[in-house]
Amino acid sequence: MNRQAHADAERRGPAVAEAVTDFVQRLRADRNNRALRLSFLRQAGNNGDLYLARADSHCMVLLLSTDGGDEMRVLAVRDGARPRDELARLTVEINPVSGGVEVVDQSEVSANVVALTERAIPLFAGYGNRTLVDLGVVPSLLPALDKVTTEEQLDELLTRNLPELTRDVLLALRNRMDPEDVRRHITDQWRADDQVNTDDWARAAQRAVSQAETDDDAVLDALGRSFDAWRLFLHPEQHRIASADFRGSAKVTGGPGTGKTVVALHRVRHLVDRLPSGHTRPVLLTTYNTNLALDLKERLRQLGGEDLLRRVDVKSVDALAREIVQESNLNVGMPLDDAAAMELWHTVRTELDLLDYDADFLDAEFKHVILAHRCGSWDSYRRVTRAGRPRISTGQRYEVWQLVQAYRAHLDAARRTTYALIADQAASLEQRRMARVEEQARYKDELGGLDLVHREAGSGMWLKPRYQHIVVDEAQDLSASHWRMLRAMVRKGPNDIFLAGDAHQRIYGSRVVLSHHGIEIRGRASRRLTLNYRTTRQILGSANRLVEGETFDDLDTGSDTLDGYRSVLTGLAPQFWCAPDRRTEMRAVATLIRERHDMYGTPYSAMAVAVPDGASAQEFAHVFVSEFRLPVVELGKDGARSDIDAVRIGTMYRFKGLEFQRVFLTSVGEGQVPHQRIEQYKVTNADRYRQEEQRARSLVFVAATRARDELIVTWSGRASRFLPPNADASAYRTTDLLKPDEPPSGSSGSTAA
Ligand SMILES: Nc1ncnc2c1ncn2[C@@H]1O[C@H](COP(=O)(O)OP(=O)(O)OP(=O)(O)O)[C@@H](O)[C@H]1O
Repeated sequence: MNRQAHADAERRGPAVAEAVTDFVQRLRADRNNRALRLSFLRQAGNNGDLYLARADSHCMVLLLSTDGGDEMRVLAVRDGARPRDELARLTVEINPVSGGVEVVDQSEVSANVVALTERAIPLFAGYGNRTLVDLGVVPSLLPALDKVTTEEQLDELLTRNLPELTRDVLLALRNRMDPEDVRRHITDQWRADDQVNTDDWARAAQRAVSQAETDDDAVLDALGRSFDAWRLFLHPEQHRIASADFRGSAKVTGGPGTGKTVVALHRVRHLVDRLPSGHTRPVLLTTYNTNLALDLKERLRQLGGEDLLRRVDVKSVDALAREIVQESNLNVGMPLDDAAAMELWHTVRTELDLLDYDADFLDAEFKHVILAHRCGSWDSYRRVTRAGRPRISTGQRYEVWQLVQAYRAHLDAARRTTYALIADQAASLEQRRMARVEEQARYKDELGGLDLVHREAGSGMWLKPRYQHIVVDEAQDLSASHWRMLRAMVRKGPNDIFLAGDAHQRIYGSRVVLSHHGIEIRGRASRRLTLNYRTTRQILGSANRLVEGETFDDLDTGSDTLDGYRSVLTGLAPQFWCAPDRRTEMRAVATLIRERHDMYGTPYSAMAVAVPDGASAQEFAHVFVSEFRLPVVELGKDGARSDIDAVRIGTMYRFKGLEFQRVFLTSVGEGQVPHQRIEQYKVTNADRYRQEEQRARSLVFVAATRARDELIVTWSGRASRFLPPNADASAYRTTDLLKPDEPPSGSSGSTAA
């Protein structure tokens, strides 16, 4: 199957998919089976022929045959009244840039697109045919493109099943991306490694861009059961990263929804495939929290089944750290949860009467300075560089040190610990363990590779590195202790650590420079994805404005941007609703949800409501249930691990890594987002003010980019400073929505902002 045939089948629904699956199986079993009714259509070129075949009584396929019939590829699928005619008229050609086999339905394009409006200046007139083809536009589309004069025509054209590279290039140009940037961000990623011969069909059919990425059995299996395209087709850049050979560690960054997790999963499969078979788990796949780890496990199962899962340890970094500490028999006590750990900071600052330092600050100082730099004494804390942290004097440092000592004393007395302390201990344990591994290896080398029989007996243990490869998702939120631990779990060498992350989405951690922890990811080991597969362009446009103008790191010493970040999906513009008060806001959101469920058939479980804090979550849930009888389920630490059809409600933090069809981003009023408590730092502590504001921006950015089809932003009072300047004036009024004498309306909300 090639990519476009897959999309054809996907569009036509499960019955067609099943027929095609069945056809491919029969074809594979016996190409000469007369029941397949293969009929020669025409030569594609001198070493490729096109055939038609009937998959069932309604549906036909177009096939490319190369190597004298040894290789057969399904290029297109049609059903309906005249599938044979429709398939016969398709243009099939080899793209001169990517070398892939591409299909264009010229008559569909001209009938639906080109005949739309009167002739005016073509939209792409400024570029010239040569440039368009050089950028990757399929040459046979040029005459039709020449007639596209309006954005609407282009939108219509893009809904056709065009070759991916063409679609992507046209969208980027229409978004006014500079052709040089298009070349860099898009064309070069699809460019074939070798010289393309547009007459060599045998070679073209073999190229990765012409076919499903997995082996045939998996394709068929997936085609029959599910259409998760990511399991089958990676974008060439995703593919390159997932299967590359790196000299050491490597990193992939990219905006939300660009498929970083997808690449991480394929990377895991690639690494496992290259290891000798066995019963151990030589690969670790880890991420920030349990909820995300569960999700990764499920997606890994979808990708490679139980066989793959058996070779991989999938767990959150904190769960992993806890196991390490438990394994060492250190009796450290139960960890406090995040809220209790924060409460303890409140206790000690009150006890020591040092109320100038709030719990958030102390917690961050402890994790991101004291533990990160392993400050074991006042002297080492006094001298440590606190890069990126709000400035404080030496006197203030001393007070903070006293608070930290009191905090630790409380924990010791209660025989409790925290996750941050566990990570720190686990890192030290693993570093010691790795030192022993290295020492044994050195000893073995000195003995000329002899086995360490006597040595093992002496030490009682034969140590090996914990893992051969480590893959990390949501890397931007891991702490320095986490990285120290991970670094010590795998020996330095080719493909040791692979990490995926995006500093724009950092909401927990603080900046960590990975090279300071022995993880070198500069130069070619650093890749970036730019094509969003989740969110429509309209939603991205609004979300991107949230982080525009801020600077973000690249998980190392450099900086990262969202240059070239784009989406091929189009849809509704985000809606903005403002309410006079909080209760009206909640009632309006409930009304909009009900409307989407009753009128558009959206399941409740595909809709999620993001709020700034836990108390708001309770409030919304109460109004939804008591006044509207809406089913709701809280998005907790472990996600909404329930299949019931209920609206998901959770703090913006809980939205990390997830996606929903419709997202309601609520309470985005001034004073709530960012929270008004940060105002106190505006004059007294400008650094801290800037950091808190940036974190709040990232949080809204994360929540907004979870939306697949629709984003609805609501607030009461004045709009947050993060929203566009005209938001209050142009937003739709919730009071209109709730007028008792009119039916609720949600489809005509303001999109001006
Ligand atoms: N090559 C692809 N083809 C089709 N769909 C894809 C592809 N790559 C990713 N996707 C889809 O895009 C969505 C986002 O992918 P993924 O979760 O991997 O992105 P991410 O970069 O990790 O996002 P975030 O940073 O927001 O968590 C998912 O629905 C995924 O299935």
